[in-house]
Order: sequence, then structure tokens, then C-alpha cells
Amino acid sequence: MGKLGVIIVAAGKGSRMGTAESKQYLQLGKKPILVHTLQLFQNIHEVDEIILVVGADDVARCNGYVTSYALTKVTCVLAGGAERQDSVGQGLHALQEGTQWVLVHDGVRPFVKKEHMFECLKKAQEIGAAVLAVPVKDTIKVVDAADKRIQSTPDRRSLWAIQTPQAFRLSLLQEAHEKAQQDQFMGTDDASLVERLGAAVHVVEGDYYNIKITTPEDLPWAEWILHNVRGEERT
Ligand SMILES: Nc1ccn([C@@H]2O[C@H](COP(=O)(O)OP(=O)(O)OP(=O)(O)O)[C@@H](O)[C@H]2O)c(=O)n1
Ligand SMILES: C[C@](O)(CO)[C@H](O)COP(=O)(O)O
Repeated sequence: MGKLGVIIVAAGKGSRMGTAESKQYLQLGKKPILVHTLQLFQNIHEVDEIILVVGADDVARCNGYVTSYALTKVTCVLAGGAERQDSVGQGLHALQEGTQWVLVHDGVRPFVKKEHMFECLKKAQEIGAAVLAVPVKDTIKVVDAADKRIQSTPDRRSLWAIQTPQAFRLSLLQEAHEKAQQDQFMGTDDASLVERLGAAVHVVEGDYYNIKITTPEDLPWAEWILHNVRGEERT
């Protein structure tokens, strides 16, 4: 199958969370959010290495996590860039030779299920690229940013909320990042860069517990998921 690398991006500032400490370092149960995420991938046999991308000022702290939590698959902790896409780009350069498949995952999504991750990887191995996603539950409107007038109501049956992991043949994701850089295109996820190449990307249905911890109201919800779905003890 070729080697499987994982890039965990955690170099964001968490401005929407509004805490002094970046959200990936906030405590969830007994451990920082980022450690929960890293342990998920550490414990997957098929993962050959994990590249951890963090803020320049947090490299030492994260090397500390690698030691204290015995995260032996983390081969590299490096500084990310200004945007998420830049951070993924840094991670791509650090993957070891012989890596054929890559999973890109947000450091602040600590609840992805192993079986969903595997389904996503399997689909990528069939067609080149796949992402976890869930059907949207709300009615979504396209709204004019200036006057707030509704412009259209897309058919909900075709709308999916996109998550991570996003799984790719490494050469495809590298090509997509190179092209985006040439065109100065900035996307909010990696799939959008691959879509620009005209390559197929499929969604794989995951679950609604795979939240991205983004704003303050996500924190109690994350604690609830941890204790009621993932079954970890409260500190
Ligand atoms: N320059 C950046 C920006 C984001 N991320 C990471 O990408 C993931 C998803 O991003 P998001 O939730 O938007 O995180 P932040 O950018 O930290 O949040 P905000 O937009 O509220 O500032 C997070 O794990 C975040 O750390 C990153 O590695 N490098
Ligand atoms: C990649 C992502 O998690 C998919 O939902 C998301 O796009 C990341 O980012 P954002 O920074 O909150 O847009």
C-alpha cells in the first residue's frame, strides 16, 4: 500500500475562540485538545509517521508533549505559516521519502472515529482523494454580504459539511498545493485545491461528533462528547 503519513495542523491562533491560550492547548478532560488528537493517530497501526505543524513559539512545548505522552510516531514538529494552507504546505515538505498516502487533519478535531478515518483512506486509495463529511441539517441560504438580502437557497440534498481527515495520494496533494501557490489561490481546505485540478474528490459520510472546536460554545459540547461518546474520565 505504500507508507501512510499524517499531517496534523495546529498552527492557528484560535481567534474565534477568543481565549488567551490558543484553543488547541486548552484542557479537555485530562489532556490538551491537541494531545487527544495526536493520540488518536498514534494508536493507529497503519500510520507510519505524524508531522505536527504548530506555531513557531510552540515547537518546544509540543516537543515536550511528544516526550511526555510517548508520541513515538511524531517524527517532526515544525512551525506553520500564516494560513492553514501554508501550514499544510510546510507539513508536506517534511514527509519522509516513500510516503504514498497522506491524511491531513485539524489538531482541533479530537473525536474522529477510527473506522471513518479508514473508510476515507480506502476511498482515497481507490480514486486519489476523499474527505469525511456530514449532510447539512439546516437550510442554507446564499446571502448578499452588504445588505443581507437572500440571493438563493441551494438544494440541501447536495450540501455537505466538510470535515477532516482529508485523504490523498501524496503526489496529487503536492501537485494541488504547487498549483494553488502558482495561482495565489487560498482555500479553506485541501480538497478545494485538488478540485481545482479537475481531479475527483469523494465525500465519505462520517458523524456529527467529529467537531472542529472553533468557538466557546464548542467547549462544553466537546466535554460532553468526551465523556458520553468517547467515555474518558473527567479530571
Ligand atoms: N495558519 C494556520 C491556521 C490554522 N491552522 C490549523 O487549522 C485547523 C483548523 O483551523 P481553525 O479552526 O480555523 O483554527 P484557527 O485558525 O486557529 O482559528 P481561527 O480561524 O478562529 O483563528 C486548526 O487546527 C488550526 O490550528 C494552522 O495550522 N495554521
Ligand atoms: C478543513 C476544515 O476543517 C474543513 O471543515 C475547515 O475548512 C478548516 O477551517 P476554517 O479555518 O474554520 O475554515
